[in-house]
Amino acid sequence: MTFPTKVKIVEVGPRDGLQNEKETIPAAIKITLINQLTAAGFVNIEAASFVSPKWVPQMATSTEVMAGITRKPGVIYSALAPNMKGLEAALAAGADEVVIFGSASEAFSQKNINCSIAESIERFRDVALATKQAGKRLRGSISCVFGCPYQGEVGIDAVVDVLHRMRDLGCDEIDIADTIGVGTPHQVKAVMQRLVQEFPADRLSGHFHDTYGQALANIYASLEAGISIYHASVAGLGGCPYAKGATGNVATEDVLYMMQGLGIETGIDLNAVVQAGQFISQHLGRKAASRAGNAIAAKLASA
Ligand SMILES: CC(C)(COP(=O)([O-])OP(=O)([O-])OC[C@H]1O[C@@H](n2cnc3c(N)ncnc32)[C@H](O)[C@@H]1OP(=O)([O-])[O-])[C@@H](O)C(=O)NCCC(=O)NCCSC(=O)C[C@@](C)(O)CC(=O)[O-]
Repeated sequence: MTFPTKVKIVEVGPRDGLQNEKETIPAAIKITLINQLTAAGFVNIEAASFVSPKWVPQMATSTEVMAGITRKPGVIYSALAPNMKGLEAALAAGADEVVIFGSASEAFSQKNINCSIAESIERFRDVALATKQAGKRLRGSISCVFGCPYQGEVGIDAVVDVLHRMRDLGCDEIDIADTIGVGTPHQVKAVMQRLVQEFPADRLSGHFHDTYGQALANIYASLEAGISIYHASVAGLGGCPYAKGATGNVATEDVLYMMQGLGIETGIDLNAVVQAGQFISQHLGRKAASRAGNAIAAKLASA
């Protein structure tokens, strides 16, 4: 497998990063953040989630957010949709890409979307069809690939099975998610090497949470397996409401710093992302969870 020289970073901070915040963040703040991220050069930003507001109250502003952002031509603004109700709202809001999200763990599927894996795929069938009919991109996300907060270990066969089902639904891209950040590099490389035999490597992405501090190492392991799409969250924001104790995704600033050092092209302005990270962290009243971001911010402040 060739080590990539160019990667796509999908910025998931506005959705995955903020969905777990207890205090409602005004839509205007989310809009400013997304506009800053657009200006920094991302080609794909996960901007919204059309789920039940009873389940994830923070995402209830999604329609307002999508209406308020300044779109840059060519940038994909993605939104999650677990069912037809969510899909209708996502399309009405002008989502460029719809994300269906399932799990390789039965227990997590029940906790997160209140149905079994098989039921979720049946639900996604209509969503996938309508997304394609609307001419939009379809992305599938598979949670708990490297472990589940409720059932522990998750076998590779369960992952491959969901991957096949998502492929058959017509997913353009499929996310391999370490929801609770328990994966380690050799395991991640082996899983990715297996999955690229089942789905094109250039349409698989790595979505790593950094709960156990393994995310950057796991990205490096995935690069070695030929994966060239990574999800990251500005300032390391986040955590999943249905995965207790899970911290945010790997911080975007840290990923960009590593990619720079490896000579891998991202097309993104790291300093601009650092500023966006400082902006949202100030709003949330806490220090950014990005090591590189905080180091660069300190350097910029003293320059
Ligand atoms: C899937 C459901 C809706 C099933 O939830 P349910 O209770 O089984 O659904 P229901 O169809 O029985 O509907 C119940 C109520 O929700 C409403 N409803 C139903 N659907 C919608 C919708 N789309 N938008 C707005 N409202 C909706 C519906 O209208 C009804 O309202 P009521 O009649 O009681 O007033 C629920 O479980 C849900 O919303 N779950 C979302 C959980 C979630 O968002 N989790 C976080 C995202 S996944 C994640 O973060 C992982 C990821 C992707 O990042 C990868 C990784 O790291 O693993």
